[in-house]
Amino acid sequence: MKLVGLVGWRGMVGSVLMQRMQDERDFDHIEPVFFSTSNAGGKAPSFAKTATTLKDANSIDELKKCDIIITAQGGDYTTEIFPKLRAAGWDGYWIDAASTLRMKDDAVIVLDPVNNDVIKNALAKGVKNYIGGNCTNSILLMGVGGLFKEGLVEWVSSMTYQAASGGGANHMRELLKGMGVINAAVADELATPSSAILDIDRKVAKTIREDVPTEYFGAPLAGGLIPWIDAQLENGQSKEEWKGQAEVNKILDSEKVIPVDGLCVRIGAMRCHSLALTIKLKRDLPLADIESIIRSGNQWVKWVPNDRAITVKELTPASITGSLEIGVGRVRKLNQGPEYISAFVIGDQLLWGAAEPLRRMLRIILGK
Ligand SMILES: NC(=O)C1=CN([C@@H]2O[C@H](COP(=O)(O)OP(=O)(O)OC[C@H]3O[C@@H](n4cnc5c(N)ncnc54)[C@H](OP(=O)(O)O)[C@@H]3O)[C@@H](O)[C@H]2O)C=CC1
Ligand SMILES: N[C@@H](CC(=O)OP(=O)(O)O)C(=O)O
Repeated sequence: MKLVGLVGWRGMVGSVLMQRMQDERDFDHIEPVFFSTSNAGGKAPSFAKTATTLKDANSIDELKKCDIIITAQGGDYTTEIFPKLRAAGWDGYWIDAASTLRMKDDAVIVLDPVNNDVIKNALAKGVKNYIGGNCTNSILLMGVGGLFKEGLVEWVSSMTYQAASGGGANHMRELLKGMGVINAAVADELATPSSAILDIDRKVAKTIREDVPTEYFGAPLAGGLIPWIDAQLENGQSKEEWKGQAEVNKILDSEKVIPVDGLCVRIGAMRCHSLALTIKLKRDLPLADIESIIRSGNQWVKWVPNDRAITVKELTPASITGSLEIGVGRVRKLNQGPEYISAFVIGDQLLWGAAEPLRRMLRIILGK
């Protein structure tokens, strides 16, 4: 059995990955070795097949013993360890959640329900680095990948609504703390039905400005939104926005660049990212054909008819969170013309957006 090193397994993405690997019995097919950057020599987790100790995730000698390494430890770890490991002659497969290596020529961005052919070609050519995509882009392509596969997309405008989990565990906590602070500020008024709503609103606005914690997000998220995610680039895009076109086209291995752009916005959802898309199709197609092409993209597409009652029940974080389904709805023709359609895509960003493509890549390498 292949020796598979697991780094970053107890972090937020890593924990979701470990759960999925247990659910799908991936451990039946590997000999796992658990690593830690902080607790080498400590006990490996209870789901390890045999009672073992944690290896030092900074030890090139220990890492070198693995046939395959999966890491969700983060970009700093990849930046430091990966080059040293390769320089030491390690020729194993590196599967990574971090963005560090995504755009490198010797790396493939993995999302096999969408780019299985690209992955298979790369494996045949001996490529050894397989990197999970940015969560927003993976969800976009899991949702409307069928349209791309059919070569129907001229361009996409992608306006996002991204959950707190994209920042990490501390960001999720900060969102919840902020919600509590706001609620506490007007708890008495809320308990009094006759209290004036504009008085409540004034108090809430003051609380959001002055008391909601901002340590991690840098601005109050609870009761609001933040229209910027990740670093600022010179061209006015945020780095998250830049990733849209760069990664989507790399995942698809497009011959001609398909323009993908729009604004990325952080909202107060816990772990579901959503995207409001405007898609310019290359030709006018009946809505029924568009529906069947989107549905045929992959088995996880959850088609939601453009109907108010169904949409507000099925196309929401409350409905999608914790599941592998990718909701696709609000699909209709726009006033701009018959080739212009809207779509709202929503997915759990810790599953398809982070953990799931990694464990599926492991299975592809193992041929199981
Ligand atoms: N968050 C997201 O939505 C996405 C993240 N990614 C990538 O995945 C990487 C990891 O992200 P994320 O999982 O959010 O990072 P976390 O901060 O949750 O975990 C990273 C590491 O922090 C260490 N750690 C320190 N304290 C704790 C603690 N109390 N509980 C758990 N772990 C702790 C662990 O390393 P150790 O056991 O060695 O101490 C862990 O592996 C990111 O840097 C990014 O590159 C990719 C896609 C989406
Ligand atoms: N930047 C994403 C999460 C993430 O980790 O993205 P990436 O894997 O591209 O660094 C978000 O904040 O929602």
